[in-house]
Amino acid sequence: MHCFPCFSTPKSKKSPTRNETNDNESRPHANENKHAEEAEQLEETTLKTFTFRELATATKNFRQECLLGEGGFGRVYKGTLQPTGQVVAVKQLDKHGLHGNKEFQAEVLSLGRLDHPNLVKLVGYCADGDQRLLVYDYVTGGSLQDHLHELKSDRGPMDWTTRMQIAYGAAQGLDYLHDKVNPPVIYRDLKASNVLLDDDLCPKLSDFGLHKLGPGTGDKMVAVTSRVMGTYGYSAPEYTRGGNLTLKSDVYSFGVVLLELITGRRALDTTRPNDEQNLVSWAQPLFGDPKRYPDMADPVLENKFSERGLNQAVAIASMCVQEEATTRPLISDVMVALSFLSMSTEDGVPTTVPILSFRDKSMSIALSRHDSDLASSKLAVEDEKSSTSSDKESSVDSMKERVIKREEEDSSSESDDGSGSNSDEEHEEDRNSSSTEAIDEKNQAQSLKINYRYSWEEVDVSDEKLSSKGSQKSNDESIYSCYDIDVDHDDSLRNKEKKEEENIHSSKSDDDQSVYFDDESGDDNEISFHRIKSEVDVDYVEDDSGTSLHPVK
Ligand SMILES: Nc1ncnc2c1ncn2[C@@H]1O[C@H](COP(=O)(O)OP(=O)(O)OP(=O)(O)O)[C@@H](O)[C@H]1O
Repeated sequence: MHCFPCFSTPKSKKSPTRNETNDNESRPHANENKHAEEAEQLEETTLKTFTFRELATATKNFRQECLLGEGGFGRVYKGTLQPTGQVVAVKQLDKHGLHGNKEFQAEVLSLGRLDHPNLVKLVGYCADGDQRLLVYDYVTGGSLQDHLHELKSDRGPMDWTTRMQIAYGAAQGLDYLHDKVNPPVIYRDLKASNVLLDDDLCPKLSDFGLHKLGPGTGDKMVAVTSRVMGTYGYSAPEYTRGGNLTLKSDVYSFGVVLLELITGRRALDTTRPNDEQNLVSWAQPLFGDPKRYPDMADPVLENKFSERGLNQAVAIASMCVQEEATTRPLISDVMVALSFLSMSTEDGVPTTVPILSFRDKSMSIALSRHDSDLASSKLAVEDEKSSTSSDKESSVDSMKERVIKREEEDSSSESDDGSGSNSDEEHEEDRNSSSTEAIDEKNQAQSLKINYRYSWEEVDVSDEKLSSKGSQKSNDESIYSCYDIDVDHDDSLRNKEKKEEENIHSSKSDDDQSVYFDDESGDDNEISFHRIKSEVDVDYVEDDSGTSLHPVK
């Protein structure tokens, strides 16, 4: 997981360039605050400025053989910068409707401070006369679109795990834009052709934040173009209908990309029969029928994936492409779920998604609902716990480490009151609306059983007593006694559940807890534990009466 604080770009030591000096000269004529901000950004940025001549040299005078392609913002050329030899992609923005020099520079500077391994890095820019060019790191492996839909003969199809890893990486990039920078950045145009892949198939999102630089947004406003309205097949319904754009519109587009990864189908494919042309419309009726999920999977995968992994991936995609924006999950939750699915293996070892890590509970509910094989997977998890196989143990341990890391990151970001306040507010709203509405509206008829599994370090209990109740795991420093607790929730009993959640959250800060149970003699006992890790499973039950706390046998 990659977390970068906003305004984290190291300060540049370079002197101001010619253009920057000109801007400074005009400063007395403009708003002082704005200029102070811009000056600060200039100091902070590591962006390079290029002359048009430098970029013409790099791209062999924008020769056809260097042309990588043409998108909604203009042509993109592959180039080699002199004298360093750095290979770059040079995007020559269409001149139509462009901003003036200063507005362009302000936008570019704010793009320049975005820095994440899953975003294509902006290296520099050129604002020379009426020329506007952006210079990016060159990403070597083509786009996800190429790998999924325009496969070259020398390349085999991507396997399931690779697909989930790409989805996870793309979610991390989007999470950075939504949740780690302030103010949050709405991508607007997430699609398979904008997910570039490096040689190791690590995804990098490109084209983010360009809408402010492109046609239709400058001084000479042009008619609303398909560019402004995103790309058909990927755009959220509320955006297509009324131009209403939020972070959740990006989540919708992400869901479409995830569906493409699962199914191998294009977001929009006019070569298919009418009712199959739009991927989301084709998939919607299938979401409710888990038995048909294997038919949704890309045939080139030849069923080489775990059923559990497929079910959960489809569950996530179906959540993301919901018509109602507020019921879509936060990308941070999507990212957490995918972090586990990206570790799933084809040999069927089940992936446990730790529900406790989600910020929005509706995600937990959706995953459990689509998990058709929970009972057997639970057994497998238990088997795995007692297994001596070091491979399996390290895989489970690594998953748990990621949960703990996630919890630590969450708590540290919560305590960091300096950044991300806007997005936090937005997420708070999202949480309130989506967790309550989604649960109330969609799950009224169904009761829930949520099993929170905690492992606790023994504090003052004899080994004898624990050995009959829990499993043991040793490390170099001490013997840990692991103990499982089930907390059953009935979702129809909202108050109880709320109370239970509060207890669980408070146990995060106060890790010492007493647990009451009946031993074999029927006597009440109290034991004290110190929490060392947590893991959660969710299950549905037809009839659940109340809340209980008892050790897992
Ligand atoms: N940093 C980069 N490294 C390598 N290739 C790139 C890079 N940026 C863009 N490209 C390639 O250049 C071509 C044009 O890209 P561009 O992003 O402008 O358009 P697009 O994604 O095809 O369409 P749209 O503008 O609608 O998003 C694509 O083939 C893309 O893969």
